[in-house]
Amino acid sequence: MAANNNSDPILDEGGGGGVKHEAVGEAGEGKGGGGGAAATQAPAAMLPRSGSRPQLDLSGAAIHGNLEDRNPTILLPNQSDDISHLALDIGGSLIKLVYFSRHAEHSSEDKRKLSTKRRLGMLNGGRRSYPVLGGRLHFVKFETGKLNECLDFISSKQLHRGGVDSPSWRSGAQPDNIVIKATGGGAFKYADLFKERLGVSLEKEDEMDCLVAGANFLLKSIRHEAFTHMDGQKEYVQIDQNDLFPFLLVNVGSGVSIIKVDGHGKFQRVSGTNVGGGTYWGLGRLMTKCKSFDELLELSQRGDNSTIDMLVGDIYGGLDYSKIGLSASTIASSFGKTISDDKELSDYRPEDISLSLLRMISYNIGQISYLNALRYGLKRIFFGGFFIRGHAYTMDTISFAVNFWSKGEAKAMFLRHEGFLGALGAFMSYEKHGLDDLRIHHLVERFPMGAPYISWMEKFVQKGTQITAPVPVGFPVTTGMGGFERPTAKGDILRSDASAALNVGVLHLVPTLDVFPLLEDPKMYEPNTIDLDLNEYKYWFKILSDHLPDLVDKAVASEGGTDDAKRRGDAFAHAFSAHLARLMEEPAAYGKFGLANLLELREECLREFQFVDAYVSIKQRENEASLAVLPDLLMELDSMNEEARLLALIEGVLAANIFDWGSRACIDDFDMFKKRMLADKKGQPYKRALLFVDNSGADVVLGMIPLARELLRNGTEVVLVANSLPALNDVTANELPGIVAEAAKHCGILRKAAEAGGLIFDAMAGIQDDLKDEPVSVPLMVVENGCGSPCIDFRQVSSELAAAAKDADLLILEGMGRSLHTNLNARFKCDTLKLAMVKNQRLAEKLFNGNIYDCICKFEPVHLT
Ligand SMILES: Nc1ncnc2c1ncn2[C@@H]1O[C@H](COP(=O)(O)OP(=O)(O)OP(=O)(O)O)[C@@H](O)[C@H]1O
Ligand SMILES: CC(C)(CO)[C@@H](O)C(=O)NCCC(=O)O
Ligand SMILES: [Mn+2]
Repeated sequence: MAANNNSDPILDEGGGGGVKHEAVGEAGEGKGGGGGAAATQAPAAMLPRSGSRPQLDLSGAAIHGNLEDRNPTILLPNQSDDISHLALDIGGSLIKLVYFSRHAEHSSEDKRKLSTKRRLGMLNGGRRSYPVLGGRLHFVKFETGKLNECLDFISSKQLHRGGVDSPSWRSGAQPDNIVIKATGGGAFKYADLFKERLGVSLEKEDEMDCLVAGANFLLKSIRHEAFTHMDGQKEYVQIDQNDLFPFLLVNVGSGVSIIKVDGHGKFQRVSGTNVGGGTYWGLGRLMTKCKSFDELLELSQRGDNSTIDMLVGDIYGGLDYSKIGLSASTIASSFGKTISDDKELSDYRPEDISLSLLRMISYNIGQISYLNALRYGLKRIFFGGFFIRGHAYTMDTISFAVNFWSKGEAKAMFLRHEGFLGALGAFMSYEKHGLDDLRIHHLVERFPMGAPYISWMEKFVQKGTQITAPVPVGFPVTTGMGGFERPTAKGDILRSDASAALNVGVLHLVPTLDVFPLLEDPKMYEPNTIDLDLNEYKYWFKILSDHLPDLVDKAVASEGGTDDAKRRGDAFAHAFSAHLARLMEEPAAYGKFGLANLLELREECLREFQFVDAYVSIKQRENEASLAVLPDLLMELDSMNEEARLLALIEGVLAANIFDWGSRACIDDFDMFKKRMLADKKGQPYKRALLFVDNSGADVVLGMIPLARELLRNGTEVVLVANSLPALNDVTANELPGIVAEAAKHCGILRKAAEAGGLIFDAMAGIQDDLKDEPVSVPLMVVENGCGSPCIDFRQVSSELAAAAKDADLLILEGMGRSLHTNLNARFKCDTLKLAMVKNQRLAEKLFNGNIYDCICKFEPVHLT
């Protein structure tokens, strides 16, 4: 039989080239794309702007304000975002903004979606079952001293008027009383200024209420929010929802608030200290003449505090005072050395001053926090506030102090959204903030480079290198050993402020995402098969970097190769390289990141630079070629007996002969699957099978569709599950009905099934408006999976997939991304068949002690598990 291809331009090391091009070549000679029309009927322009991850409309964009600003704000008059809420935390040092841009789910525009929902019984009386709109939560900060920049930003993006698309903006009318939630001292201090400049009233929310609400939200809803930081090692902590309270929250802003949190809205501010972030920055500025906080922090990295601090050894003639647990190098008195010296301030190195200050303040905060934890018997201390600034040494120092004083009993933890607790809390205080009903599976964090906000494209390209390059680092010198030692922060890198934004992504709120109901244990589920450690990162970094020029070429070509496309291609390359560099430097920078996340990041990055579907024409070509050979394949299959046919079908999906094509099956449960399909069939064929498809072309047309046809022949309902958004050459849910319709021209089984399900009707003509809203049992359906990535995370799938899964008793996962890189070890509540060819030597060795082109045919029936 014609070898099927399952080639993925990135996941395959072998490129899948040989196998794939043979198949396509043959086809080309044959029927010359005769039936390609329907298969190619979903050009890029017709792809729906996904409700969950829409694109920005850049037309008419213009920079507002000074082009040389670090983050010039850009007005996007035609962008259809509808900014519904803005909340502020105006502190003594910094203003924090959290704003939400909504994206309507245009399901009525997407016929396939609507009819699928109808069939799955997801519509009630014609009304959408998801009135909550998805959107994005953005996090931005400004210096309080530069309040005007903040006002300009709000004004240019029209955040205070509910966004550029709100009725008031369109009509040019000034609503008389816009109210914005605000917290922090500045909500009082600057209320008049906001009224005067923007015409808005600030509705004041209590600062402590907001801090607690923000922290609780983050700890409850964001998967990788909290982490420990000890000896330079960052480790994410999975917080058990049922075991969160009580904890101590220490917000280190200008000053420090220490709050005992017992539940939602249940807390008490138990202490505070005036020695905080303002103290470090204020004293540091006076003593070192630094111009910015980051400059001061960076200086500390090259400092040696023993020239300034009086150490135990200085007092004890170089000896430890071990009887009370103090080593010679322990700081006995911060800045103590400066009293005896006959020196001026200018005689001290600014680097040393900065480090002494940083250590003094961090230890002090750690100690006071510990004492309060002790006072209330608390084991967990979460530190927030922008003093932390994701700075490894600061976190290590605080952790060290907590650990030292509590003798390991209490744990210091940090939050990725450290400085935004108050602003998030203020946001939560809106009566309808859209976050009420959201659960962890509704939130997807993305890391846009800020296009088009950071700068216009060229400027971005130009600046891209600065974003990539870390500020030069130096490691603080350690003195002595034992006792209350200075922590050694490894990888002590301070990134420039522009790139620091990369630590906190944009939170996408996608209310239509669900946990896949057939996951055996969603709590224990981990999509990624292999942890991305530094070695793995290096490997993938190289693969992805090597592939980048080719990807850019394809992306630019997919947009017609125009000058604009070239500029965007350049910008994309810079942006994605910057992401890679950032992650190489700190693999945990974006939270706990697996290969699935890394691959999705690349797709999202393409989308950020407006590349809708880089592989569109390649996919079309391969579909046409494969459709041309399909009739021959089907004829060949039909001439076989049942047993031989099933084997041929599985081999077809695996793109090679498992048994004699020089490759072996490293996992081969074919016989078990055959037994279930053939011998047990008489008793009970599968009721409904979900087939997770992978690539366009031969893979789907000559592999999965024939397999689907066999299941249909046995009386099994088939649901083809495809990507919501393009990723590499993967077939999308939007393209699939056209391809099936075309395949059905050559096959009675497919045609009958597709017609009965209305699938062909959808593909050709649009939806039937008179369809009833009750769920109808249909033999063949296409649903989207909710992803735009070559991998799949079953904690976050589309609601239509979740609905379709309810009656399924067989899952077939196909391809490396979905069944190897992710989900190889995933357990489901129904029989599962995982099919993939291992097109990556390293992976084959690592997972199976096997070789490239080995295959897996892993059948996991539930009754055996
Ligand atoms: N770019 C920056 N500019 C100024 N300070 C910074 C910067 N980055 C980090 N910091 C540190 O963060 C501190 C401010 O943190 P944060 O924004 O949490 O507090 P705040 O809300 O301004 O203060 P408070 O809550 O006490 O009113 C500063 O005092 C400084 O130590
Ligand atoms: C005054 C606030 C609450 C303003 O955010 C903060 O700066 C703070 O907690 N300062 C410490 C005050 C004290 O408890 O000593
Ligand atoms: Mn504050």
